[in-house]
Amino acid sequence: MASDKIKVAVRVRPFNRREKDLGTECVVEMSQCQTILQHPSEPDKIERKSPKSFAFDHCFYSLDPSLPEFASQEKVFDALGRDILENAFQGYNACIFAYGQTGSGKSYTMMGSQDNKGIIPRLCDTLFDLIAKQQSPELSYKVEVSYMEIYNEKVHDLLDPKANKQSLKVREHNVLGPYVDGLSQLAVTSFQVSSS
Ligand SMILES: Nc1ncnc2c1ncn2[C@@H]1O[C@H](COP(=O)(O)OP(=O)(O)OP(=O)(O)O)[C@@H](O)[C@H]1O
Repeated sequence: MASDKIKVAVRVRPFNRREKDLGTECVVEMSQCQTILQHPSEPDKIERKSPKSFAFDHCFYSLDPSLPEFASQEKVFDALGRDILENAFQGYNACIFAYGQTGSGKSYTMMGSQDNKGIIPRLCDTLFDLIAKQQSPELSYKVEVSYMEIYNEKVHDLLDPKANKQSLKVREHNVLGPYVDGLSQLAVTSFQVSSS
């Protein structure tokens, strides 16, 4: 597949308390689209083994907000989220997923926190902003949302509290491909949480 169809980004998160307490050394350097991994220094050796360099579409260095190269949630969204929406508005299917070991920052990057929103809330905000700005009388929009969890090989519908304990089956449609049978798909008109 052509590389302009798939973009791969890598992000470095700040050290957590435990890593700081252990005096952990940062062995990752980033320079534009290159991620350079140094071998950890060894006290009894003067020379380090040579570093390894890897190329990605984006390298986000979020170790320390005081550094000029610090990649904020906004910077990550501008680099990844805006293109996804643009492609979706042109009628293409789009997908974004986070991959990494536990505690590496997947949820932080995708969801973030109330005062430091990640990609998903920013995508939703921008999606409805773009719809509101569309002026063509020939266009109408319908937004639907599903939300599921796959845990221990079991699929749960997170928008149907009654189905909480019951797991859903993954089936294959001969034209549309794999789908989750019975997953709720709700029509939404805004990103605001309803007060009722
Ligand atoms: N870029 C970041 N800036 C600040 N804090 C971060 C960043 N990335 C991760 N963290 C913090 O690191 C911790 C672990 O991150 P997170 O929960 O997102 O990891 P995860 O990959 O989703 O883990 P798991 O797979 O266990 O769910 C959290 O306390 C989170 O707030």
